Amino acid sequence: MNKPVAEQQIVALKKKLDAAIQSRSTLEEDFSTQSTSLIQFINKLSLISKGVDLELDNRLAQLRTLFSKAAPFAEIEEKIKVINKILQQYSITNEQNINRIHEQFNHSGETLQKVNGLAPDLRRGLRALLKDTETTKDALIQYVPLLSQLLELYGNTLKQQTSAPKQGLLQALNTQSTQPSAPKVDSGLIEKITEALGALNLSKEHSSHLLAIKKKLLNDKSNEEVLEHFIEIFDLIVADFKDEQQQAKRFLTNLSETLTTVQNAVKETLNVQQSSQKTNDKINHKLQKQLIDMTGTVSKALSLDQVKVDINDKLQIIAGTLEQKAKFEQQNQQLLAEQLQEMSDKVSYLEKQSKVFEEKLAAQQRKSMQDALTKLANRAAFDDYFAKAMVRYHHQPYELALVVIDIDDFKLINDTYGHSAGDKTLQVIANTIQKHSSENAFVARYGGEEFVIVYTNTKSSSLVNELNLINKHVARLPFKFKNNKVSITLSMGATHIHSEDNIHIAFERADQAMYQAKSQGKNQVIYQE
Ligand SMILES: Nc1nc2c(ncn2[C@@H]2O[C@H](COP(=O)(O)OP(=O)(O)OP(=O)(O)O)[C@@H](O)[C@H]2O)c(=O)[nH]1
Repeated sequence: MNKPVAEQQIVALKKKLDAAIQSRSTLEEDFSTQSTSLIQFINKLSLISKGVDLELDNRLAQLRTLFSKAAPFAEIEEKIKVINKILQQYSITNEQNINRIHEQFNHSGETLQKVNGLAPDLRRGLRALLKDTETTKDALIQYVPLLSQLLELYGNTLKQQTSAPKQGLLQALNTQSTQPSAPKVDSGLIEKITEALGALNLSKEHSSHLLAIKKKLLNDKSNEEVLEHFIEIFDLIVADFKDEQQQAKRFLTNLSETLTTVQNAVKETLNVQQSSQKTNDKINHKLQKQLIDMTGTVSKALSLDQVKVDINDKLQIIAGTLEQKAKFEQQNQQLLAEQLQEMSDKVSYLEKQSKVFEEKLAAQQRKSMQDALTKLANRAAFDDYFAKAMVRYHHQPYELALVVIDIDDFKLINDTYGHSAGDKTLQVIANTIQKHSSENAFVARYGGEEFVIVYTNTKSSSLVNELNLINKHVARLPFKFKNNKVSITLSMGATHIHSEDNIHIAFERADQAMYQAKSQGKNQVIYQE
């Protein structure tokens, strides 16, 4: 009568044990999925931070390796701690750089403050600007070196004006109340500054504002107006700078928070695992003892009936212990599952953020390789492209050619019809060169009114034909300024790369050929062997 009960209980217990084993293995699978997504996340993180800090790159690579070979949690935790420290260190360095830039900014502002005869509203505006920037001490952004260059240029010009008080900006400011017609601001300075502004990579919103100020700068010629526009530009750059640093700061804070969460979760998992191991050991020990007890009961029993009764009692106890074990396993699993969920939520949130940041960086990268006015590749993009083409050439020679192009008498366009007309002309010419260059030609604006083209796999005869054709297309462009039809031409110098060339020698030869075209009457192509 007792035997079937005992058998039933053993079957039921076995089922419970199987269920516990099954859910444990599901949990392990979940854990492995989470680890994979964590590795992917760390991969992305590595891509984003690549190049920012060599040590951070290395540490993230080590963390990736640890995850991929399922290293013990304690080791991973140790690595995360180190990465966290580097991130903290990185924010400190960042802050130091910002302080330096701010010092330069304030120095330039103070130099400007020393100028005699500044109009009271300008002085007020300048004071407010300096007060505003004095307190800012946050992250570094790409265009900061440009900003510092711009400020330096402005500071130098002011100094120069102080030592030559007979002309220019300062004289105009000092004498503006007594002189009915103030002398005009040095247009070369404005041109230089507007050119430098073209290289600034501001956000979309600030770029259109900057464009509007640039236009005003070129039209308004009074010293007071020009100075006001400079201050407006400073304001704009500072505003953009603040937006950018806020974004970078938010990202770094989130990154640091997520790493701390992951670090804590790993630590807690480690603790839970250790303590659950202890509890499990205890229960197993208890079970073992109960089983030994049961064996002892059988050997000591005097009759079969007594054996049945005793075994039934012991089985009840073992069933209780197993139930306790199953319950414990269940709680343990739930805790782990919750932790994993928390970790995965944080990671996916940060993943989304990284994506936004990654796209932003890619957009900035694209922008930093593009000329803002003509939308052609810029000088940096050309340097990069040509250097790579030269490396390929020296590895295995091919028909690699370089062309330097300069617009003829461009200064005349600027001087006669204004800088805005000059800008428009540059855009149309750039567009025409690009449109009529063959597919294997890489066209870039080298700077000012100079362009360069790199040709791959084009022989000299077809190269010269194509360049002559481009020049014809440009000469036929129907430019009309102030009701005057104007024809614009190009001078071009072209050459193929030789085995003994380096970048500078090759460029020099093409440039010399271009100058020869200029000296031989302009509007022509000179090919130099
Ligand atoms: N509008 C405008 N002008 C620019 C820009 N960059 C350079 N320039 C002007 O291009 C002109 C170049 O003049 P120069 O180098 O004297 O040469 P040029 O008048 O073309 O004479 P040649 O080269 O001898 O044919 C200068 O007036 C510069 O200010 C720009 O981005 N926009």
